Amino acid sequence: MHSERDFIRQIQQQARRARPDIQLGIGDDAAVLIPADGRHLVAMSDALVEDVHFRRRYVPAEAIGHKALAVNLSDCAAMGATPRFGLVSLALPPDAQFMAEGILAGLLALADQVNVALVGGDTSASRHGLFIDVCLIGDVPPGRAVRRSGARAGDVVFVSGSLGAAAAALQAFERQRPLPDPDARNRLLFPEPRLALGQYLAEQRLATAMLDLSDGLSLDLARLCEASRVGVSLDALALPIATAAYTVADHPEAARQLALDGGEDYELLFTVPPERADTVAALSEAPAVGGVRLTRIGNITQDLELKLCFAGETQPLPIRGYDHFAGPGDITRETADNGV
Ligand SMILES: Nc1ncnc2c1ncn2[C@@H]1O[C@H](COP(=O)(O)OP(=O)(O)O)[C@@H](O)[C@H]1O
Ligand SMILES: Cc1ncc(C[n+]2csc(CCOP(=O)(O)OP(=O)(O)O)c2C)c(N)n1
Ligand SMILES: [Mg+2]
Repeated sequence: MHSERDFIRQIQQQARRARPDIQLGIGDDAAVLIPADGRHLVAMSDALVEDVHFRRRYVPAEAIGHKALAVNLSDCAAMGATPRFGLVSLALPPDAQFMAEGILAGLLALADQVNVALVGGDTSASRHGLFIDVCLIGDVPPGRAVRRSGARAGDVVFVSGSLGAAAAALQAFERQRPLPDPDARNRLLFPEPRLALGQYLAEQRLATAMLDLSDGLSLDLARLCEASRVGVSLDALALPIATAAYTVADHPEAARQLALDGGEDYELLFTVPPERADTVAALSEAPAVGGVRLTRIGNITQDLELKLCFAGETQPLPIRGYDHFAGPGDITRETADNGV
């Protein structure tokens, strides 16, 4: 590849898909898209920034492209929506220009899997670090988007998959230690958005509130509770802690901390009315939800407290997830909290 123009032409060729919902794709000043009849649009964007979200030292180009789209698909899943169109903005420093093709390949491979069409974006030079932002547009039947604010006292809290594997892999990479297992590496570098689960819960009206776990269960659960104006009693012993978290942690309590605060799990956290909880529990690992495990991890309470329960003993839930504005030492601070 020789110039910005060559790269854009390459994107145009590789992303070209004949679809009835695209009147005009990449190549003009904007794309012209046709919304599906009777559905509402959902729109979101999420960026990955070098040395904040990834390091070039251990994250391959394909993973950067995959993850930039995956984190947006995860937000889309958390709304119960179907993703349709993506736009990607990429800023590359001179010594990373060779990665452009790999980033695009990783992004397009996932886009194909989930039937998302790449319809635009922007390409820029960068003086300081690699940056990628994806904007995703999807749709949902009117009134079916699942918000963070619908949890009610008595609802049962569920989480998909397992927690702490991505944080365990991050810790291993950062400390230049052997990786706990190849699965943990994939959980950090190639997260799999829980689209089938999110859409199923929305379609069947099973979830009263839902969000995806990016910043750590403790912080994201606190956000759900705040939006719903409720509290929660979280069962520490029920948490589906990934085996990788035990492998990298020095003791079981440190593994639990990776699961509670580590972040980047990209699992779905959702609440279910008590009378539907058995129905949801029975869906664990079912094809309808994409084969993902579903675990009950607590109950929504009327009071606004966030509690962590260990077999009868209760303490306030410490909120230690990821905050971008926690100061320049945030990653280091995470070092202190999570042992990264
Ligand atoms: N710079 C911004 N401009 C406009 N809206 C923003 C900005 N940053 C975040 N938001 C909005 O704030 C809400 C919460 O954002 P965030 O915590 O990043 O959500 P998530 O963890 O789901 O990605 C979202 O609705 C998001 O669109
Ligand atoms: C080099 C490096 N340091 C730290 C992390 C950990 N980390 C970075 S951002 C983040 C939180 C999730 O990202 P964010 O941009 O907050 O996603 P959003 O909440 O907007 O979906 C975590 C745990 C990492 N992946 N790589
Ligand atoms: Mg965040």
